[in-house]
Amino acid sequence: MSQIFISIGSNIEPQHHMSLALDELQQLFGSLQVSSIFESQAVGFDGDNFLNAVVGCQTELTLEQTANALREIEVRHGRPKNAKKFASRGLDLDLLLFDAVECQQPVILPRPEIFYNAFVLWPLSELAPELIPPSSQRSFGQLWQEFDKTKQQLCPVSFHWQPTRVKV
Ligand SMILES: Nc1ncnc2c1ncn2[C@@H]1O[C@H](COP(=O)(O)OP(=O)(O)OP(=O)(O)O)[C@@H](O)[C@H]1O
Ligand SMILES: Nc1nc2c(c(=O)[nH]1)N=C(CO)CN2
Repeated sequence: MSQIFISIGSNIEPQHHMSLALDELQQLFGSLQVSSIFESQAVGFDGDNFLNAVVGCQTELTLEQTANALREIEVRHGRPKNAKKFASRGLDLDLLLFDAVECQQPVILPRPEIFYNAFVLWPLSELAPELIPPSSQRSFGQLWQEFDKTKQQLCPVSFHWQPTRVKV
């Protein structure tokens, strides 16, 4: 089993897309650890506010299978394969960590955005404050404590997502 963390972002009908993403991820991975949901201004372009969160879960899938499955969920929810980086999106799913794997292919791990986007680091530090990412001396809790919080304002929002009950 591998421990993975995924970031979820949306700024088009974000409540709807966050719920859909959580449903899809639960179907794919089973039990999920879900962070608080945060609202913030779009970073890097002029667009509507985003909702962001991070999910932690375990999987038997390989890294390649996991990356492909996340991509398929994005595409199913309106993300064209050739979407521009700084543009509004219904759903953005990014693999942040796959155990302690460090690689450039098939995706870049750990995802560099972890270290400079508050909307990724804050929720990740909630889920895994003690975890030290590969090639780092600091845990996510320490990294968040030391983060310059004046650059980006984040607001936790109340959001109700009910995990579907799985029949046993
Ligand atoms: N850790 C990762 N998770 C998801 N996609 C990744 C990762 N590393 C590299 N990629 C590659 O990046 C491409 C998507 O671009 P990228 O995710 O960088 O931009 P984006 O999704 O438009 O913006 P964002 O920075 O919000 O994810 C995908 O084709 C994917 O193969
Ligand atoms: N607040 C916020 N801003 C963004 C986000 C995001 O998820 N949240 N994703 C982007 C695409 O890389 C660009 N800008």
